[in-house]
Amino acid sequence: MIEFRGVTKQFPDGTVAVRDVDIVIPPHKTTVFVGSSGSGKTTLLRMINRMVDPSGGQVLIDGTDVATVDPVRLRRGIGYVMQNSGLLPHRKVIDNVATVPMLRGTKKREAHAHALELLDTVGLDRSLADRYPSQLSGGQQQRVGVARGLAVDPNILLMDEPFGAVDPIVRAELQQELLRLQGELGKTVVFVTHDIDEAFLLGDQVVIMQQGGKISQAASPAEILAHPADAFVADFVGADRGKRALHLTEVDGRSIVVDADGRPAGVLTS
Ligand SMILES: Nc1ncnc2c1ncn2[C@@H]1O[C@H](COP(=O)(O)OP(=O)(O)OP(=O)(O)O)[C@@H](O)[C@H]1O
Repeated sequence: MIEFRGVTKQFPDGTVAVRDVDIVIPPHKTTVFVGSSGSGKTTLLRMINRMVDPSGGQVLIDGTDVATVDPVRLRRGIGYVMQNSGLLPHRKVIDNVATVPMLRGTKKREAHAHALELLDTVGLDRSLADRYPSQLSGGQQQRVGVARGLAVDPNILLMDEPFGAVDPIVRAELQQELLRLQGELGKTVVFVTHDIDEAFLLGDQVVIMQQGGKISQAASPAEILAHPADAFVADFVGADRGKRALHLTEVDGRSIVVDADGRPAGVLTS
């Protein structure tokens, strides 16, 4: 479990990116931070693995304040996937996936064998292992990014707009792939997006952020749709959403609410 207790982040220039945030992120579920640009989503995410340290409050993982844990040791248990994959351009796919485990002492042969398995896991053909990132499509690069995030077998996977830079069709494929993976792996996933439809599709818990780094509502998609906390949330989730012809469909055992055009509007959780 990850817990934010009264967390504030003020940068040295005076910008308050996150203000007095209290939130519990349950294990083995997907929590999505969603909000407009500059609402503090990335800052909040990065405080989990100490890429950013809070200026007030505490971030706890399983009850331990991350401020007391060495950042290198902390990141061993936390995968990080970012927009534009963040792959090293001069390294082959296999080396991109295997590098961090090797830095941590895994033998090359073992790291490469595991990297190939991870390519299977994220739905990539093993024949891509010897290519360089520039020889892959944007969607394939993102899949490699996810494989790399999983390479240290983390309990926690942080994903910062991982599907933001790919076209809508590939994005929909990657979203379905993440739902499948999450069904298999059951990681604690914390995912950042601008896109409320993506948030409702992927999130067990959706955290709606507003400007100034404050949380407007943190709840399941169904609860947010049924009971938006305030006018900001109602507006953000789309005032006309309820007027669309909604119906249910099953995807990987989850009940997804889709509108008349087949666009996901939310996930039903028990
Ligand atoms: N290193 C920094 N120094 C000063 N201000 C910063 C720094 N990093 C972020 N900010 C500011 O903090 C606020 C929140 O930024 P953050 O990147 O967390 O937002 P976000 O919701 O993730 O935005 P986006 O969706 O555009 O990535 C913004 O006003 C941003 O300009």
